[in-house]
Amino acid sequence: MTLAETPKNNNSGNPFLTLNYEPAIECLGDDYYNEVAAEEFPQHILRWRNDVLLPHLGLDTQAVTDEHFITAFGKFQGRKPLLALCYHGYQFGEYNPSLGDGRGFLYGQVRATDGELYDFGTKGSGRTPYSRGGDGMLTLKGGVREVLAAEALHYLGVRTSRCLSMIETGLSLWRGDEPSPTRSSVMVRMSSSHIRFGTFERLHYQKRPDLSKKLLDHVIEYYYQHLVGETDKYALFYAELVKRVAKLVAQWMAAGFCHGVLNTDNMSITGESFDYGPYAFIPTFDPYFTAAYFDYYRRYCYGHQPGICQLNLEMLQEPLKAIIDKADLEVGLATFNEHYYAEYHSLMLKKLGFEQLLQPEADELLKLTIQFLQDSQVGYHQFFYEMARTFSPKWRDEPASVMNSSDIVPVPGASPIFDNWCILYHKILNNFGFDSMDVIAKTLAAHNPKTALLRPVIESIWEPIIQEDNWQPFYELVKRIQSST
Ligand SMILES: Nc1ncnc2c1ncn2[C@@H]1O[C@H](COP(=O)(O)OP(=O)(O)OP(=O)(O)O)[C@@H](O)[C@H]1O
Ligand SMILES: [Mg+2]
Repeated sequence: MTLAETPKNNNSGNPFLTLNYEPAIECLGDDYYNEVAAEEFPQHILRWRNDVLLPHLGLDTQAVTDEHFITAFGKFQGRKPLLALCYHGYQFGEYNPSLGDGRGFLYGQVRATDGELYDFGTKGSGRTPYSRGGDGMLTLKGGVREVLAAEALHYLGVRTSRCLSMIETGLSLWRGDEPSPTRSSVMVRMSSSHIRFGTFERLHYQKRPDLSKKLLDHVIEYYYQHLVGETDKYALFYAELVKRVAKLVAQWMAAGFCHGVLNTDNMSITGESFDYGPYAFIPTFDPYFTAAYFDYYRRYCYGHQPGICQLNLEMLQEPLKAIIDKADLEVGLATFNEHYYAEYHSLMLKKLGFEQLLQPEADELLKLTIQFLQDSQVGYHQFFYEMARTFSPKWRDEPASVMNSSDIVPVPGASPIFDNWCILYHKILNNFGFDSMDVIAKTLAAHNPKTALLRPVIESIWEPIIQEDNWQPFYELVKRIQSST
């Protein structure tokens, strides 16, 4: 059998098995993965199918049945090989050489209608050689939380992986951070790639620069295609990765998102966001807000995210030094702040209603906004949503009319910071013609949805699931997120 062949069986009518699979990673050879088998689960209940993604795969939603999802992504019938990918990583600053896909595998790689190659990767599909003491499983709540995070981030404009399916698998799991026994699930994630910073770190640890170079050539060929053929493609790759990661972290910050576990095994080589474990959206603007209960020193708190991503990029220089000049790596990394601030400014200005704003007003408005949000501890998402909800051209009349129909902000005179913010916002509005007010209203509405995926919201849909197996609130929440309302 050649590498690319998939055994034929009676599932050939399943649309998921007739997609354009490309054995890109598989062709790299088994220095990068182990072939594994999927767990056979006692039960398969399809809890989530991401129909929105199917057209991107060239599939007709109507033609894909729940059973197709279950046989492909719950029973894993008809596709081989399933590959547990190898990687190491810095976890909370400590190097861990015992990682790798411990509860997942690469199911396949598919060319989508946009011409890009996507990975289907599992989570909770059973033990692998990298499971260490773990059971290889994903809790149902973990699956629900990851589905929600990915959708919420996508619709907030963050470059993220998405979940294609989530199937309840009928096992009882024991976890220290969930009331146990707790229910199990298996998820299939569609991502731009599951190659992580830690994939290179492992090859460096194993003193295999030859394998690192082969992998980097692969990464450039598939995910940085425009650099193929450039004489300095390696330096250009790193500079672009820095830019992509800087933009990603700016997107998280503007979205008010705290990833929670920014270990280097959770950093994608394509600059895409993924792995939504103990994440949280910030309730209020607090740089020290920490999502993971086990992050005792607040290493990965909300405000540290840009610095941590920059540090992770710097640590990636170690394995890349065998291929890329140190001077080029340094030049690349030096651009991080510039890219980060450009993206963060642009996104925050959009949240404030402006596609573009001249200096010095732009910087001043941003500074005052953050000062007010931090000082007042008004809800981060609520503040911007209230701006969108209550916006009126009458805000041009006088500073006191800005946000005056919202009861979440201080009354005039109660907060000097807010009063200054209103004076500035009023002045900026008056720099625009009356015709622009409609554009500002639309910009506010487009960037500040009502539904924010705060922890109490997740708990409110989880409660009916565990109390009465009622999934309706979960489906309604996803629908609200997907329609940005
Ligand atoms: N229940 C488990 N059983 C076996 N291995 C596990 C389990 N939970 C986590 N791991 C492994 O521990 C390491 C860190 O886990 P982490 O939560 O970051 O990744 P993950 O969520 O399992 O996968 P991904 O990064 O693809 O989302 C990974 O090597 C992962 O495979
Ligand atoms: Mg992970």
